[in-house]
Amino acid sequence: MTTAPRRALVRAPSPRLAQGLLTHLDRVPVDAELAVRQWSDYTRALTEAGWDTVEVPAAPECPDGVFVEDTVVMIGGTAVITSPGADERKPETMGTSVTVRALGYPTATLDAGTLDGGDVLKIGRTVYVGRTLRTSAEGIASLRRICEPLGHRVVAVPTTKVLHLKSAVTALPDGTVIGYEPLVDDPGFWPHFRPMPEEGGSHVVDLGEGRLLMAASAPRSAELIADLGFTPIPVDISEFEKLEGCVTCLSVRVRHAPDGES
Ligand SMILES: NC(=O)NCCC[C@H](N)C(=O)O
Repeated sequence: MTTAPRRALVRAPSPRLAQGLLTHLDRVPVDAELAVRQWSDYTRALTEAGWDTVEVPAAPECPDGVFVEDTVVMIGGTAVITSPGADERKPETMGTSVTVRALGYPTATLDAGTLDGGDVLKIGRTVYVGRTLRTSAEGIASLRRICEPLGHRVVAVPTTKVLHLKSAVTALPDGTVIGYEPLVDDPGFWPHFRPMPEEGGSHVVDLGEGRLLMAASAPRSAELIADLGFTPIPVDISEFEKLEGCVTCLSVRVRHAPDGES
């Protein structure tokens, strides 16, 4: 029995980060050197929590390349290479595809439509997908055709107030969905929804054993998370937040052995 790996795909920030796409935020100055330091701190938090980081080849020509989450969705031991909704970001999937294949993962691609990985929230074997400016109905239907034979159910979630579904909500290890209500289209959609006091408190990365990586910009949310019996691990990602990024965007956790591996 192959033990499940604890690997996290990451990609170094481009020196052109400040030119990244913006949809809901006004552009403000970005400190590229601070961004590199923050990214190093972020990846160190992953490794200190027992995750082996695997670097996707750098893409200096892609300002948003650091947001590697958008290029692939892991469905068990299959890597679904996305079709980013923004044309400028489509070249980013090449390096991710090479990396996951080199790790031995079978890959699948969407046969229609567009989809960003930031729109995909997995809770158990349910795959919630934001229907957003970046993820089309055809992309959702295409992902559904991939997921259902793999035993996963795809549920579409219309999302209009933020860039991606996981810009609005993410899930705690116990299945509770957390989000900053003013930016959640329909909090009542989620059976177990807990409102967070800050926008930056809507996003956690489950590092295992109750440890949750989250943005340092949400201290009151971190207190609430700790009061629920989890261990918040705050990291400062201010330069990435300026580009509508959050803690989930900067990595892809690979938690299952490749499908087909004995
Ligand atoms: N998964 C994510 O939320 N990714 C953030 C992407 C931000 C980037 N500036 C973009 O607009 O595509």
